[in-house]
Amino acid sequence: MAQSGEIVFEGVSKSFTDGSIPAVNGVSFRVAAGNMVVLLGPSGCGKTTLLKMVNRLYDPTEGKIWLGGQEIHTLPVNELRRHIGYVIQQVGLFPHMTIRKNIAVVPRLLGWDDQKIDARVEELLDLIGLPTSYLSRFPRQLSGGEQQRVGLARALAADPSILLMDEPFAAVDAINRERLQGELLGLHCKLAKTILFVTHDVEEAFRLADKIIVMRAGKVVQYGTPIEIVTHPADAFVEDLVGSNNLLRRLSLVNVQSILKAREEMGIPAVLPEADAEETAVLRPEDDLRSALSLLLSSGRDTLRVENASGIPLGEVGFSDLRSMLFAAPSSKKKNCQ
Ligand SMILES: Nc1ncnc2c1ncn2[C@@H]1O[C@H](COP(=O)(O)OP(=O)(O)OP(=O)(O)O)[C@@H](O)[C@H]1O
Repeated sequence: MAQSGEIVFEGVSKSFTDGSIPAVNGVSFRVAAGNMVVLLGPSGCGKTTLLKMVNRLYDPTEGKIWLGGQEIHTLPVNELRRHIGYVIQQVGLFPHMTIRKNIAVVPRLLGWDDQKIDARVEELLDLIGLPTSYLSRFPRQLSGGEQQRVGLARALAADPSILLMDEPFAAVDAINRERLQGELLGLHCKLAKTILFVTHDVEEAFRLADKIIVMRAGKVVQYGTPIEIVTHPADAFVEDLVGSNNLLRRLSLVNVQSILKAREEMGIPAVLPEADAEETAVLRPEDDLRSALSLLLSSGRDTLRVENASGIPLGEVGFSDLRSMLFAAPSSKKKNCQ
């Protein structure tokens, strides 16, 4: 199988019983290699069914799925799954195995030698930020969040090009969930895997996603970047789901100055772009972020210069700042990958 992590769905449907309305209904989309795409939608809309067709836990009733340019049914299922990590809400660690053995399950199945397995397990433990003393523990001796990290390490063990994550943080408390989301963003920056992530938590979707697939009753109703979905919801259902009105209201409560101030407080030096006499799209510190968003969209630029009334440049503000203000996105978000 090609190593590229591109995922393509073409006219894919899945019915569980003859004649019933398909759980996934005529879905087509493409996920570029290295993107984190979140499937968002209400309970029962088909997110998990869609995900499980990627690693062939379910087979489509109609349509085709390609991974890295190869149609998935042209591969033996074990070979296919070797390139796909799978993380689920229930974690699924083997309770009678130590953490070392749990992480090593797939490399062992692949017949790696002990030395290579040990090196990989320790590398992964470091990656997920747990001490090596945990290797001899059993899953019950770890917190829910720690178990979820080990589940992620296990999914990454054979270096798959694609990760499928089905509500992995849903059973974790709010504080740990936010921490895990931040860690996942950091890992995504570092490893550049293609990730399909299922959630029905809108805030989680907006924090994590490069792009969001909004599903309803088995169909894709919108596929776009978070900012596109908030600003141009495809219909009233999407608008309600993501609370577009509410978000715009939130944007109108914050001004450009507060972004510059927050940066200053974090010790981030201001970028002072050269003044450009031709440029008419310029922000003022007192502009609210709703107006800033309109100006960014109409100017077709990712960032705009901020000037005070005397024309003195104060810095730059862009889409990523608006997004951070809206969703308090962890600073390791992909856009900020160093
Ligand atoms: N194995 C199955 N047999 C029969 N019907 C199923 C099966 N799995 C899912 N379904 C049905 O398919 C539809 C989609 O289910 P799916 O689990 O994909 O939804 P979901 O969006 O992931 O929901 P949730 O957010 O609640 O997990 C539902 O109506 C469900 O009852």
